[in-house]
Amino acid sequence: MSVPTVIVHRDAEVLAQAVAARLITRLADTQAARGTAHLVLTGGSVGIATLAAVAGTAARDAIDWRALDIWWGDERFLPDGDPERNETGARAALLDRVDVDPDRVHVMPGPDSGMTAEEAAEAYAAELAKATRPEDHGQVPSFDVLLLGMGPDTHVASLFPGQPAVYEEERSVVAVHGSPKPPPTRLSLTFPAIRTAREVWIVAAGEEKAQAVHMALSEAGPFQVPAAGARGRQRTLFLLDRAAAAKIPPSLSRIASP
Ligand SMILES: O=C1O[C@H](COP(=O)(O)O)[C@@H](O)[C@H](O)[C@H]1O
Repeated sequence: MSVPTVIVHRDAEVLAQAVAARLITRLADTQAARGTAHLVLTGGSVGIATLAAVAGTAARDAIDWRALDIWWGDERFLPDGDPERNETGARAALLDRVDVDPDRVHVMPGPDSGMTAEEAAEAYAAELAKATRPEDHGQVPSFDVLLLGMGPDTHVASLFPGQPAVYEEERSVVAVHGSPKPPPTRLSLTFPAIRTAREVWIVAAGEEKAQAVHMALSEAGPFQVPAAGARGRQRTLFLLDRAAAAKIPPSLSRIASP
Protein backbone atom coordinates (compact mmCIF):
# COMPACT_ATOMS: atom_id res chain seq x y z
CA MET A 1 0.00 0.00 0.00
CA SER A 2 1.19 3.51 -0.78
CA VAL A 3 2.18 6.20 1.70
CA PRO A 4 -0.20 9.19 1.50
CA THR A 5 0.77 12.44 -0.16
CA VAL A 6 -1.02 15.53 1.16
CA ILE A 7 -1.95 18.35 -1.19
CA VAL A 8 -3.52 21.49 0.25
CA HIS A 9 -5.54 24.09 -1.66
CA ARG A 10 -6.80 27.47 -0.49
CA ASP A 11 -10.47 26.71 0.01
CA ALA A 12 -13.22 24.28 -0.93
CA GLU A 13 -13.89 25.98 -4.26
CA VAL A 14 -10.25 25.85 -5.40
CA LEU A 15 -10.01 22.30 -4.08
CA ALA A 16 -12.94 21.11 -6.21
CA GLN A 17 -11.53 22.81 -9.31
CA ALA A 18 -8.05 21.39 -8.71
CA VAL A 19 -9.31 17.85 -8.09
CA ALA A 20 -11.40 18.11 -11.25
CA ALA A 21 -8.36 19.17 -13.30
CA ARG A 22 -6.28 16.37 -11.79
CA LEU A 23 -9.03 13.83 -12.47
CA ILE A 24 -9.47 14.84 -16.10
CA THR A 25 -5.71 14.57 -16.67
CA ARG A 26 -5.45 11.20 -14.93
CA LEU A 27 -8.37 9.66 -16.82
CA ALA A 28 -7.29 11.09 -20.19
CA ASP A 29 -3.76 9.74 -19.67
CA THR A 30 -5.11 6.33 -18.66
CA GLN A 31 -7.37 6.15 -21.70
CA ALA A 32 -4.49 7.21 -23.95
CA ALA A 33 -2.43 4.33 -22.57
CA ARG A 34 -5.09 1.62 -22.28
CA GLY A 35 -8.14 2.83 -24.20
CA THR A 36 -10.43 2.65 -21.21
CA ALA A 37 -10.50 3.55 -17.50
CA HIS A 38 -12.34 2.70 -14.30
CA LEU A 39 -13.43 5.53 -11.99
CA VAL A 40 -15.08 5.12 -8.58
CA LEU A 41 -17.25 8.01 -7.42
CA THR A 42 -18.08 9.22 -3.94
CA GLY A 43 -20.97 11.23 -2.60
CA GLY A 44 -20.53 14.08 -0.16
CA SER A 45 -19.83 17.76 -0.46
CA VAL A 46 -16.40 17.87 -2.11
CA GLY A 47 -17.08 14.75 -4.15
CA ILE A 48 -20.13 16.22 -5.85
CA ALA A 49 -18.56 19.71 -6.14
CA THR A 50 -15.66 18.05 -7.97
CA LEU A 51 -18.01 16.41 -10.45
CA ALA A 52 -19.72 19.75 -11.07
CA ALA A 53 -16.30 21.32 -11.65
CA VAL A 54 -15.48 18.60 -14.21
CA ALA A 55 -18.75 19.31 -16.00
CA GLY A 56 -18.04 23.04 -15.93
CA THR A 57 -14.73 22.95 -17.78
CA ALA A 58 -14.18 22.48 -21.51
CA ALA A 59 -11.28 20.16 -20.61
CA ARG A 60 -13.90 17.50 -19.78
CA ASP A 61 -13.87 16.73 -23.51
CA ALA A 62 -10.35 15.32 -23.08
CA ILE A 63 -12.08 12.27 -21.58
CA ASP A 64 -13.68 9.67 -23.82
CA TRP A 65 -16.78 9.37 -21.64
CA ARG A 66 -18.10 6.36 -23.54
CA ALA A 67 -14.90 4.46 -22.73
CA LEU A 68 -15.15 5.06 -19.00
CA ASP A 69 -16.56 2.61 -16.46
CA ILE A 70 -18.12 4.45 -13.54
CA TRP A 71 -18.64 2.77 -10.17
CA TRP A 72 -19.60 3.95 -6.69
CA GLY A 73 -17.70 3.47 -3.45
CA ASP A 74 -20.93 3.55 -1.48
CA GLU A 75 -24.59 4.28 -1.82
CA ARG A 76 -27.45 5.13 0.44
CA PHE A 77 -30.03 2.32 0.11
CA LEU A 78 -32.85 4.55 -1.12
CA PRO A 79 -35.12 4.44 -4.20
CA ASP A 80 -33.94 5.61 -7.61
CA GLY A 81 -34.04 9.39 -7.89
CA ASP A 82 -34.03 9.99 -4.14
CA PRO A 83 -32.08 13.24 -3.63
CA GLU A 84 -30.06 11.57 -0.87
CA ARG A 85 -28.69 8.89 -3.19
CA ASN A 86 -25.08 9.52 -4.20
CA GLU A 87 -26.08 8.50 -7.72
CA THR A 88 -28.68 11.28 -7.91
CA GLY A 89 -26.11 13.93 -7.00
CA ALA A 90 -23.56 12.54 -9.45
CA ARG A 91 -26.05 12.46 -12.30
CA ALA A 92 -27.17 16.04 -11.71
CA ALA A 93 -23.61 17.35 -11.32
CA LEU A 94 -21.97 15.47 -14.18
CA LEU A 95 -23.32 12.25 -15.62
CA ASP A 96 -26.40 13.81 -17.22
CA ARG A 97 -24.16 16.41 -18.85
CA VAL A 98 -21.62 14.20 -20.63
CA ASP A 99 -21.93 11.38 -23.16
CA VAL A 100 -21.52 8.37 -20.87
CA ASP A 101 -22.35 4.85 -22.01
CA PRO A 102 -25.33 3.90 -19.79
CA ASP A 103 -24.12 0.29 -19.76
CA ARG A 104 -20.87 1.44 -18.16
CA VAL A 105 -22.51 3.47 -15.38
CA HIS A 106 -22.65 0.85 -12.65
CA VAL A 107 -25.08 2.10 -10.02
CA MET A 108 -25.53 0.35 -6.72
CA PRO A 109 -29.09 -1.00 -6.58
CA GLY A 110 -31.67 0.47 -4.22
CA PRO A 111 -34.77 -1.03 -2.58
CA ASP A 112 -36.90 -0.54 -5.69
CA SER A 113 -34.78 -3.22 -7.35
CA GLY A 114 -36.81 -5.63 -5.21
CA MET A 115 -33.63 -6.80 -3.50
CA THR A 116 -32.73 -6.61 0.15
CA ALA A 117 -29.59 -4.65 0.98
CA GLU A 118 -27.69 -7.93 1.31
CA GLU A 119 -28.88 -9.14 -2.08
CA ALA A 120 -28.05 -5.76 -3.63
CA ALA A 121 -24.52 -5.95 -2.20
CA GLU A 122 -24.11 -9.44 -3.67
CA ALA A 123 -25.43 -8.27 -7.04
CA TYR A 124 -22.98 -5.35 -7.11
CA ALA A 125 -20.11 -7.62 -6.14
CA ALA A 126 -21.08 -9.90 -9.03
CA GLU A 127 -21.15 -6.95 -11.43
CA LEU A 128 -17.68 -5.93 -10.28
CA ALA A 129 -16.40 -9.49 -10.62
CA LYS A 130 -17.77 -9.68 -14.17
CA ALA A 131 -15.74 -6.59 -15.11
CA THR A 132 -12.42 -8.05 -13.95
CA ARG A 133 -9.71 -9.17 -16.30
CA PRO A 134 -7.05 -11.83 -15.66
CA GLU A 135 -4.45 -9.16 -14.82
CA ASP A 136 -6.64 -7.61 -12.12
CA HIS A 137 -5.82 -8.11 -8.48
CA GLY A 138 -8.90 -9.87 -7.18
CA GLN A 139 -12.65 -9.69 -7.27
CA VAL A 140 -12.93 -6.17 -8.66
CA PRO A 141 -11.48 -4.44 -11.72
CA SER A 142 -8.32 -2.40 -11.14
CA PHE A 143 -9.87 0.97 -10.42
CA ASP A 144 -7.72 3.75 -11.85
CA VAL A 145 -8.99 6.43 -9.48
CA LEU A 146 -11.13 5.76 -6.43
CA LEU A 147 -12.54 8.96 -4.94
CA LEU A 148 -13.50 9.02 -1.27
CA GLY A 149 -15.08 11.75 0.80
CA MET A 150 -14.49 11.56 4.53
CA GLY A 151 -16.83 12.30 7.43
CA PRO A 152 -15.84 14.15 10.62
CA ASP A 153 -15.97 10.70 12.28
CA THR A 154 -13.31 9.49 9.75
CA HIS A 155 -15.72 7.27 7.79
CA VAL A 156 -14.95 6.69 4.13
CA ALA A 157 -17.43 5.17 1.67
CA SER A 158 -19.92 3.73 4.20
CA LEU A 159 -17.23 2.22 6.42
CA PHE A 160 -17.99 3.71 9.83
CA PRO A 161 -15.72 3.37 12.87
CA GLY A 162 -16.18 0.09 14.71
CA GLN A 163 -19.02 -1.19 12.53
CA PRO A 164 -18.96 -4.76 11.15
CA ALA A 165 -18.19 -3.56 7.60
CA VAL A 166 -14.72 -2.37 8.56
CA TYR A 167 -13.77 -5.91 9.60
CA GLU A 168 -14.81 -7.49 6.28
CA GLU A 169 -11.91 -9.37 4.74
CA GLU A 170 -13.52 -11.44 1.98
CA ARG A 171 -16.41 -9.74 0.23
CA SER A 172 -15.92 -6.71 -2.01
CA VAL A 173 -19.29 -5.14 -1.21
CA VAL A 174 -21.39 -5.32 1.95
CA ALA A 175 -24.71 -4.06 3.24
CA VAL A 176 -24.43 -1.60 6.12
CA HIS A 177 -27.17 -1.33 8.73
CA GLY A 178 -27.46 1.19 11.54
CA SER A 179 -25.21 3.79 9.91
CA PRO A 180 -24.64 6.60 12.43
CA LYS A 181 -25.15 9.04 9.55
CA PRO A 182 -28.58 8.84 7.91
CA PRO A 183 -29.89 6.97 6.09
CA PRO A 184 -29.24 3.91 8.24
CA THR A 185 -29.07 1.37 5.41
CA ARG A 186 -26.32 1.60 2.83
CA LEU A 187 -24.07 -0.42 0.54
CA SER A 188 -20.32 -0.03 0.65
CA LEU A 189 -17.13 -1.27 -0.95
CA THR A 190 -14.95 -2.93 1.68
CA PHE A 191 -11.29 -2.34 2.48
CA PRO A 192 -10.12 -5.28 0.31
CA ALA A 193 -11.93 -3.74 -2.69
CA ILE A 194 -10.76 -0.19 -1.98
CA ARG A 195 -7.15 -1.31 -1.62
CA THR A 196 -7.05 -2.84 -5.10
CA ALA A 197 -7.37 0.66 -6.61
CA ARG A 198 -4.29 2.01 -8.32
CA GLU A 199 -4.98 5.43 -6.83
CA VAL A 200 -7.12 6.40 -3.84
CA TRP A 201 -7.91 10.09 -3.50
CA ILE A 202 -9.44 11.24 -0.22
CA VAL A 203 -11.05 14.65 -0.59
CA ALA A 204 -12.07 16.81 2.38
CA ALA A 205 -12.78 20.45 3.14
CA GLY A 206 -13.73 22.47 6.19
CA GLU A 207 -12.55 22.78 9.77
CA GLU A 208 -15.01 20.11 10.90
CA LYS A 209 -12.80 17.59 9.04
CA ALA A 210 -9.47 18.77 10.51
CA GLN A 211 -9.38 16.33 13.42
CA ALA A 212 -10.44 13.45 11.16
CA VAL A 213 -7.63 14.30 8.71
CA HIS A 214 -5.16 14.36 11.59
CA MET A 215 -6.27 10.91 12.75
CA ALA A 216 -6.32 9.48 9.21
CA LEU A 217 -2.68 10.46 8.79
CA SER A 218 -1.57 9.23 12.20
CA GLU A 219 -0.75 5.67 13.21
CA ALA A 220 -4.44 5.02 13.97
CA GLY A 221 -5.91 1.63 13.09
CA PRO A 222 -8.46 1.32 10.30
CA PHE A 223 -11.19 -0.23 12.45
CA GLN A 224 -11.58 2.90 14.56
CA VAL A 225 -10.34 5.35 11.90
CA PRO A 226 -11.48 3.97 8.53
CA ALA A 227 -9.80 6.78 6.57
CA ALA A 228 -6.48 5.48 7.93
CA GLY A 229 -7.12 2.18 6.14
CA ALA A 230 -8.03 3.51 2.70
CA ARG A 231 -4.87 3.36 0.62
CA GLY A 232 -4.17 2.86 -3.07
CA ARG A 233 -1.73 0.29 -4.47
CA GLN A 234 0.31 2.91 -6.32
CA ARG A 235 -0.75 6.22 -4.84
CA THR A 236 -2.82 7.71 -2.05
CA LEU A 237 -3.64 11.41 -2.11
CA PHE A 238 -5.20 13.51 0.61
CA LEU A 239 -6.62 16.47 -1.30
CA LEU A 240 -7.62 19.08 1.24
CA ASP A 241 -8.45 22.70 1.76
CA ARG A 242 -6.51 24.70 4.32
CA ALA A 243 -9.19 24.37 6.99
CA ALA A 244 -9.23 20.57 6.74
CA ALA A 245 -5.41 20.50 6.78
CA ALA A 246 -5.13 22.68 9.90
CA LYS A 247 -4.25 19.83 12.29
CA ILE A 248 -1.90 17.78 10.14
CA PRO A 249 1.19 16.76 12.10
CA PRO A 250 3.95 19.31 11.25
CA SER A 251 6.34 16.43 10.49
CA LEU A 252 4.18 15.40 7.55
CA SER A 253 5.27 16.80 4.25
CA ARG A 254 2.66 18.54 2.21
CA ILE A 255 2.40 20.29 -1.10
CA ALA A 256 0.47 23.54 -0.92
CA SER A 257 -0.98 25.67 -3.68
CA PRO A 258 -1.38 29.47 -3.30
O1 LIG B 1 -22.53 9.71 3.70
C1 LIG B 1 -21.56 9.95 3.05
O2 LIG B 1 -20.64 10.87 3.51
C2 LIG B 1 -19.32 10.95 3.01
C3 LIG B 1 -18.73 12.33 3.30
O3 LIG B 1 -19.66 13.37 3.01
P1 LIG B 1 -19.34 14.92 3.28
O4 LIG B 1 -20.58 15.65 2.83
O5 LIG B 1 -19.06 15.09 4.73
O6 LIG B 1 -18.15 15.28 2.43
C4 LIG B 1 -19.28 10.55 1.56
O7 LIG B 1 -17.98 10.44 1.16
C5 LIG B 1 -20.00 9.25 1.33
O8 LIG B 1 -19.89 8.83 -0.02
C6 LIG B 1 -21.42 9.41 1.68
O9 LIG B 1 -22.25 8.31 1.45
